[in-house]
Amino acid sequence: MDEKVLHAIGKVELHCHLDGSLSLEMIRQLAALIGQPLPASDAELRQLVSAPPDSEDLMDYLKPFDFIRPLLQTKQALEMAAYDVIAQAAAENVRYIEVRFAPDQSTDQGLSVAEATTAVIAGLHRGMSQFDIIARALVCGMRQLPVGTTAKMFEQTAPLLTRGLVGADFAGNEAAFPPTAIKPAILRAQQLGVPLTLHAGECHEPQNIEQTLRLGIRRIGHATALYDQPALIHQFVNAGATAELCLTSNLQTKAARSLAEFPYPALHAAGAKITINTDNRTVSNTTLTREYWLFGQNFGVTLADLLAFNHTAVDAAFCTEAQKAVLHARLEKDYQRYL
Ligand SMILES: O=c1[nH]cnc2c1ncn2[C@H]1C[C@H](O)[C@@H](CO)O1
Ligand SMILES: [Zn+2]
Repeated sequence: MDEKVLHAIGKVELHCHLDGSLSLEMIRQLAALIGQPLPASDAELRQLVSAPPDSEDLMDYLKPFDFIRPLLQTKQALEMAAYDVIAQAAAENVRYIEVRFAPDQSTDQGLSVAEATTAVIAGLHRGMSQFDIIARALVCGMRQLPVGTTAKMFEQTAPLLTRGLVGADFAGNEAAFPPTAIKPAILRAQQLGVPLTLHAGECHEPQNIEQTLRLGIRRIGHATALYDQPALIHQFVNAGATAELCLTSNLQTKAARSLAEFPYPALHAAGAKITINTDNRTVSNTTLTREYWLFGQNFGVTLADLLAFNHTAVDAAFCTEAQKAVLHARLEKDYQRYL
């Protein structure tokens, strides 16, 4: 597939972390606001905020987030960060994006989780007013936090569900905190009517995907451990679940130790609902255009496949039905001239 065409076509992204997707320019602006010194060269800065090259697992991959966290502790910083991610997505013709972030990680200097979330939504709105994109927010519970803290975060952010927040996720250390460990917080979110997606199957534990399905969750971040689980794939398909695939990230976290451990071919063959995502533009040093190209190179994915995956992403999105209708029509128009 032609890279220019991959850049030009409309895209829908369901799985993108705010803190893992800041441009280097934005990192410099945010660091300047708090007087944090940074390396002068972009090459060195990029190294600081990229997945370590020798990363052996998810926890290694997550190390750059410790560096980014102090930069995202004010309303101003969160607003600027959200705008920055939307600008990057719009520049590669993403038409709809759900941006996720963990409000509890922006409370170090006294912001409330509601204030943090409101600031992110404000940045998304500023981006939407300037670019041809629809952007919505997802709040992430961090698995390693006490479930009570996360449940409270859902309670305090749920009132924003009509104002740009559309759902929630759980991120962080999946190996130590499987779905059963965070179940009370998941149930609280469900009681509050918060639509859920969940990181699962990123640490070679297919049972986490099964537990996620059993909890009634129908969007799964990564789902990598399905690659050699035909029975579970069958269950996944029958449940009508959607996989938020993130290829580059999976190779970096060693969720997939090689392409052979990436679940796309098995999921596609089984007729599973598939979407392509970046996970973290900066930490994974990628773009959605690049991810599409990699699927073409490695798995023979065609433009017609990409159109289908984008329709799937719209179907699984947490926006309104009216917005979905507009997005479906927009995608058809976008791809028409290339198919
Ligand atoms: O791929 C991931 N798996 C689990 N957690 C992740 C991944 N990428 C980012 N995170 C974490 C680190 C961030 O601070 C948090 C919220 O975006 O989500
Ligand atoms: Zn993720």
